[in-house]
Amino acid sequence: MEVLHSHSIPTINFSKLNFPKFHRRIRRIRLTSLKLHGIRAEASSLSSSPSLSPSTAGEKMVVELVGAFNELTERMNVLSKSSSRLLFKALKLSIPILQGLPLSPDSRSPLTKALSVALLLADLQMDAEVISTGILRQAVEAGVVSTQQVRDQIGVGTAHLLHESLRFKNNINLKLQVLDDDTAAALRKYCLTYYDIRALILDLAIKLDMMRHLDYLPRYQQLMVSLEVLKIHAPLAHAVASNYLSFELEDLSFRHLFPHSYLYVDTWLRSHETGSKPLIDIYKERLLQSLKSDPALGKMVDEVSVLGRYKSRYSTMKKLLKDGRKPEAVNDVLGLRVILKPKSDVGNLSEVGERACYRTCEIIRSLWKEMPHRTKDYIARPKANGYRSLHMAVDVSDNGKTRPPMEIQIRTTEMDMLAANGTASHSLYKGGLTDPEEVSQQSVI
Ligand SMILES: Nc1nc2c(ncn2[C@@H]2O[C@H](COP(=O)(O)OP(=O)(O)OP(=O)(O)O)[C@@H](O)[C@H]2O)c(=O)[nH]1
Ligand SMILES: Nc1ncnc2c1ncn2[C@@H]1O[C@H](COP(=O)(O)OP(=O)(O)OP(=O)(O)O)[C@@H](O)[C@H]1O
Repeated sequence: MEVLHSHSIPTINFSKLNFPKFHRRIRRIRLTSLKLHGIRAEASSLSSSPSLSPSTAGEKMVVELVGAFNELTERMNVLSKSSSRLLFKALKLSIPILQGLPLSPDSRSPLTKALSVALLLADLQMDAEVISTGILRQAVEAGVVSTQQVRDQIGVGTAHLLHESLRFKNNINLKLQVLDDDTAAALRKYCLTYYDIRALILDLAIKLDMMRHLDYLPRYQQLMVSLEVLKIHAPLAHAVASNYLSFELEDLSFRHLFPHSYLYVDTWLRSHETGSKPLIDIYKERLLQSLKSDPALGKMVDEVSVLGRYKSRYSTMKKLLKDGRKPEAVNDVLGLRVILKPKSDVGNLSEVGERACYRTCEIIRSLWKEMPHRTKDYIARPKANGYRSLHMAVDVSDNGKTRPPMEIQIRTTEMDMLAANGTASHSLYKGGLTDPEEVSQQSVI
């Protein structure tokens, strides 16, 4: 790989830079901690510089590059040699170009925007090709880099994904003239079946980044964008099973569209939080410890996991509106899900799994007060779509402090597979797909 020479880098107005997080990291750069596979040659040119306060534009550019590279790779759980090379090449091409562009209408620099999208994608554990495309798209959309250049300098795979993501964006914009329920559902289905799913996730990340910085737009445009996100992008995020994206997309658009309702739900939810640790994490740990230390359960299962989530403000509001109930009557503002992997050597696997679910229910009753009439046994009586799980709601109020109700779903790994990818999948239940065959295609992708 060629070495970065500072004289090959154009002079840039660095005073326009605006990404403090990276600057903080740059000061702390430790070359030994860099995950730079095969690109130490470039990086070591930095270490040979007498101080870490670079003086020339070229040196500063290298520091920016290493800082961004470091920040991204630290968030990626899997990083091969070829991935790190790809990411490095994309950053090397984009950073000097993006730094030279004027500020965007939302007052951020195009480089800041590109890097926030890239960080989002890295947090979602997307591969290096998607993250690189996320960075390059800013430069391509600004008209300063062409797809051909990306193909020649970065690679065919990245150029193809870039092309696909632009096609996705343009088609969505074209088709977004009418936003009634049927058109929105048809459009979501089209998106899910027609495109490389990674292009879709890239677009969702860009949308989330945009939603986080919507305040600069006139109010009517904020409403238009929010409505589109609520109808198309948030359900798409549900369909590709990204809670991380769907939760925030829903809540940001809800906040713009219905500020008073948002404030009402938000204030109610915040009023229950205490201290620095979120309540849901406290309950999750408590339950996990109790389940792991139960000898009877230990004889039936090899593994126990507990997932926790807050209901989004939007999803909470929908429940309030559905039947006019009060916030405290929404069962699942706090939600835990217990997933049990039954032992294969103590009897019939599904029977052992079911017994383990009922044992878990008893343990939960010993921890918290079960709320009457809220328990649903979809193990004994599966839903028509095949969904199986044991649901209960518990009152976690203590010492006179009231808390929102907490729903606990208990299931085996087999039941969970069906709820995630099968006929009872959440994508069918909530994400806008209608055909189970499509769900299994999505999960393969
Ligand atoms: N994947 C999947 N999840 C489901 C399905 N049915 C229910 N769930 C999950 O279970 C939760 C509670 O469902 P139920 O106990 O049936 O309650 P509900 O009637 O939907 O609503 P409330 O009683 O108002 O909470 C839902 O919010 C989903 O998270 C299904 O068919 N597929
Ligand atoms: N008790 C729970 N524990 C952990 N995750 C949950 C729980 N309930 C729902 N989830 C997950 O949280 C995400 C958001 O779900 P959300 O609360 O918005 O809707 P829902 O509970 O599925 O449906 P509804 O609003 O119709 O009750 C989904 O991925 C869902 O699988």
